[in-house]
Amino acid sequence: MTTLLLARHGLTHLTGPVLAGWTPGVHLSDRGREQAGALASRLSALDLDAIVSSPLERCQETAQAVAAGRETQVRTDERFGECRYGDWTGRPLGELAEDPLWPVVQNHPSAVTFPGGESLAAVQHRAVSAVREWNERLGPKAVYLVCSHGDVIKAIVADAMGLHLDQFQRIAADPASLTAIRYTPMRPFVLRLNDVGGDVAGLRPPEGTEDAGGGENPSGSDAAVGGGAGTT
Ligand SMILES: O=C(O)[C@H](O)COP(=O)(O)O
Repeated sequence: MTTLLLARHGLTHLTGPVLAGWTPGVHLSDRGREQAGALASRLSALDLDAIVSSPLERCQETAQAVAAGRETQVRTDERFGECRYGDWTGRPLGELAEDPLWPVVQNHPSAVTFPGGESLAAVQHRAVSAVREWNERLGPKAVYLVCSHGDVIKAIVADAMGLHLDQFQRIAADPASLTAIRYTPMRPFVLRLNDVGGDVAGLRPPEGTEDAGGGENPSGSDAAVGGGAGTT
């Protein structure tokens, strides 16, 4: 029963309005560093058998905040890296929402290959394969942290819940959120999902019109592609 803790990185100046993807040099913002520090404090009660991170700076910095003061070093696994969004990389979400591929990303993500990039099915396959391998390597008593990205975490959760990838937009993974999955031989248990701590303020309905959810969610029903900026 290996316990996997999935943390999404903290906020960056691009998180939400722009699809950063594998753009280099995207660091945590001041708020993102605060979120990473708060996540580290929340996790301080737990011994971690490994801390694994996507190679991208925003995840490495979040993982380093959790590793600070521990003997566990951050290990990098590219398979937890962000989806390669190809030509969509670096573009504003508001603009991407006009692209003919957007409704497919929303409604039939298993069919999506980003132009010049990766398919979401391939992202799920590499990330879930990595989880299985780390579970095997660390063993049934281990508790370990993986710091990754919105779509990657959502894809891992969908697998754990036995949901087809086409349902993965129903799952949320906010910046610096914690999701916990315990893998047993017969089934994974999703113990926590998108846990951002004790403050319930983020559960208030979004500001604005009844339906519109803002720039990253033009219709109010659309998922924030990549995971969005969250509410904290
Ligand atoms: O900017 C991105 O790549 C996506 O919007 C969100 O993914 P993230 O979890 O890396 O912020």
